Amino acid sequence: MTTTAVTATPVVGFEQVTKSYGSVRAVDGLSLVLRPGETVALLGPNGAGKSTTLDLLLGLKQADTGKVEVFGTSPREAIVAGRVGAMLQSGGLMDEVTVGELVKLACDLHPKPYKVADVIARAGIAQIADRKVNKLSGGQAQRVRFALATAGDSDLIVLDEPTTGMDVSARQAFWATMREQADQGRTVLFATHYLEEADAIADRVLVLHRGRLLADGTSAEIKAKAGARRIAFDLDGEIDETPIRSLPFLTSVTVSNSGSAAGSGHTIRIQSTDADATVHALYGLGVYPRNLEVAGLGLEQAFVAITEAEEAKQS
Ligand SMILES: Nc1ncnc2c1ncn2[C@@H]1O[C@H](COP(=O)(O)OP(=O)(O)OP(=O)(O)O)[C@@H](O)[C@H]1O
Repeated sequence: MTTTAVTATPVVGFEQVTKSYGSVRAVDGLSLVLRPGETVALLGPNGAGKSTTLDLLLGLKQADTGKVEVFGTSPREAIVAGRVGAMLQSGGLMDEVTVGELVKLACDLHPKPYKVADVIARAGIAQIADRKVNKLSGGQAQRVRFALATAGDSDLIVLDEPTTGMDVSARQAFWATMREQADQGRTVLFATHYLEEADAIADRVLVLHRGRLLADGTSAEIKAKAGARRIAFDLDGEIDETPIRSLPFLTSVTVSNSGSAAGSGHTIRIQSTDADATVHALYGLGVYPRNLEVAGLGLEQAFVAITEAEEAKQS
């Protein structure tokens, strides 16, 4: 029932949380609530505070001020109760054990463990189960970390850049498994630099910047928030770029040779904060654009637009 979801205890609650390292404020007054069943991507440039946020959520770091709750309790209590599975960026794996032994240990420690063989199969590591952990490639180690995060039936799965180092098929298998986990009602929170993953997987996207939440919404809402749209068209013959670059509402323009057999065509790509007005003015120049396309920004372009606008505001 929807009302249950709305009134249920939040999976994660941050209230005005700050965390500094010396003079660096890594998390700066962060408030957010995650609800049951959400798949949430945490985006942000390097140093935005993503890992610190996840560490606070997992009780690995303590907030300087503010409150962090997981399932209405402290992070530590939630973890001890087996409600949280986590895969950290560089979580140390015990060197001298085999992959199979390590997964068994994780299952033994989980209050609601899955069968070791199932965990191994799900993470696609059966072929390396007898290998020592310190003999793994980067991508294999990531798969093992994933196995450890899903060793038991946790309600919240936290993943810090989980697919870094994975090849394409490992990545696809990983997200297929994560989708299954989410479809079973689990909450999934993952930090990533792969915006296409956030776009494809997450039903909610958080954009962090200098420890603050810059945007919070669906991928479509984040794209709309960036405000700009892309316009592309071809022009035949020699062109005068000056009037094109003077069109209203432009945030960027690139002009390239379209490489047509006729030789002298150009492709113009524009970002505009008011595509209707820009296109109207374009026709007003008396040029005849061919193959005119107007489209929204991709999540990656929206992310860059939002974070760059914030940088410009602060500088
Ligand atoms: N242990 C630490 N000591 C001092 N400063 C730290 C420490 N950990 C993080 N920082 C600083 O805090 C800020 C936030 O770092 P954090 O690792 O949380 O960012 P991030 O968004 O995860 O970055 P990335 O995308 O590069 O992994 C950065 O300026 C970083 O240099």
